Amino acid sequence: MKISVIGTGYLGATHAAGMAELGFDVVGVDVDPTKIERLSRGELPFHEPGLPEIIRKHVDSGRLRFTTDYAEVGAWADVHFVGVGTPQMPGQHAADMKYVDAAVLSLAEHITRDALVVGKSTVPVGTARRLQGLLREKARDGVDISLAWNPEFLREGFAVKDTLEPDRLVFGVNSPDAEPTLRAVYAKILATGTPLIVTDFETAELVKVAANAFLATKISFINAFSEVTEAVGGDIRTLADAIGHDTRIGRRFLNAGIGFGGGCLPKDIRALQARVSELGLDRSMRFLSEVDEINLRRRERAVYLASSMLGGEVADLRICVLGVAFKPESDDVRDSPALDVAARLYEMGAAVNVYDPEANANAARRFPRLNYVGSLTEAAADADLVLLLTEWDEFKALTPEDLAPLVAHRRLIDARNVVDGDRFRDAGWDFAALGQRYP
Ligand SMILES: NC(=O)C1=CN([C@@H]2O[C@H](COP(=O)(O)OP(=O)(O)OC[C@H]3O[C@@H](n4cnc5c(N)ncnc54)[C@H](O)[C@@H]3O)[C@@H](O)[C@H]2O)C=CC1
Ligand SMILES: O=C(O)[C@H]1O[C@H](OP(=O)(O)OP(=O)(O)OC[C@H]2O[C@@H](n3ccc(=O)[nH]c3=O)[C@H](O)[C@@H]2O)[C@H](O)[C@@H](O)[C@@H]1O
Repeated sequence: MKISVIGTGYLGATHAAGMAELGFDVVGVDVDPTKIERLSRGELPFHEPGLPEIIRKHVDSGRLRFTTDYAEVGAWADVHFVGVGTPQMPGQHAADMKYVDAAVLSLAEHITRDALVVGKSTVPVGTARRLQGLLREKARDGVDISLAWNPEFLREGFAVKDTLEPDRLVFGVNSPDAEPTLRAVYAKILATGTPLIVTDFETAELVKVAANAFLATKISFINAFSEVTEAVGGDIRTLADAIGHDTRIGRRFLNAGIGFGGGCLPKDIRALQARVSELGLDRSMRFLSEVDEINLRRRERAVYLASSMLGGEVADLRICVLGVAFKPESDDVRDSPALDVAARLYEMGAAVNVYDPEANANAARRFPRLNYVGSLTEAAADADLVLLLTEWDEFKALTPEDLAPLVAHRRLIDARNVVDGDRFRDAGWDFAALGQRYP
């Protein structure tokens, strides 16, 4: 079976490599020629542990190719996965569907043999049914194009593992040939006992956004309790551990801090609210606006703590920011809480030194005015305050002894609850963490 993957970003590049790893001949397609050139040389244009090795291996073996040419794959592939972006529309909550629509229209125009198009992008419910109509209308005469929806649940930083060993597979189908074709594509993964849910289009689309909405809610749930422990005292980490022991609740995704960001959770909960609103069901997802607000208040709290620690005025003071990626093991700064906090402190007049092991370049493109440096040592030099914003291992391991010789003043805010605060306090540091009372 020959497979194309349309869109070679975080999702598409990983999926294309994963399909090659499963033994298929794969072509990745993108409208961005620079990305395609780099991928064709076996280079990955973003940071994802383990992925460069697989891409290089399969580019070298010839099993994985990349192109900007839809005509080439339209005449060649049996299955076309669509993994282009669905970002938030500027100034609105709704998802921008123009990339998905353009990709599907290009496929309709260029597919010259019977094929299955499989949507993987995260989309508003109702999209698959709409696209199926579009494909039927626009397909070339005599060419049969079916559609299926197969949402993706991979996490950045674990993308390879999540692709090859997913927790579950979901197939949204409404034509007889789609399920057997998808079963053949995923045969090796299904053979390991991976749960498979075969369902209709709408359920498949909703499973994806429901999963992300649940994860976002779980994070905002613990962060709402952070607001309480910050006021009355108590330890948010112990609280999370204690409720997490209840297997009905579970400890994962209860890490309190500056909240969730990235290219998915924030825009997905907003797009879901926009979609149910369109359907006249505003009330059913109204709680997600509270989830969003709790999340955004965490950033304000981090800025407030920084300002309080510096005596109410940050102007001209030197702040060391450790981490700007939206989470560790990623160079992604889309809707990054860390970059947002760093940028706000800059806007308030602080001199902000930033060090992230992988995300400096992406952050500099989005917010060029911060002072990006290549090491923790440079970032912390003469700092009046250190802010730990993304929990890279390098930062989690920090001790007062590491930092004290570098900084001008011993002040640390742990916005991810990852260091031992008592150790810093005992060493004479002014220390604050999100979810803990300060001072
Ligand atoms: N990043 C992630 O971890 C995950 C993302 N998703 C979903 O997957 C989708 C893609 O997300 P990312 O990969 O993060 O986005 P991305 O922005 O990294 O990649 C999208 C790619 O699509 C390309 N593209 C745009 N229009 C195109 C067209 N007409 N034809 C061919 N290529 C085109 C862009 O040039 C870009 O390379 C989104 O719907 C997202 O919600 C789902 C699960 C995980
Ligand atoms: O739809 C998507 O694109 C993906 O979105 C998330 O994956 P991802 O955005 O890569 O990252 P997560 O690990 O979910 O983290 C999201 C954000 O939540 C934050 N987070 C996570 C966990 C936690 O306990 N606390 C917390 O603040 C992280 O720092 C990060 O900013 C989901 O976990 C994936 O299943 C999904 O496929």
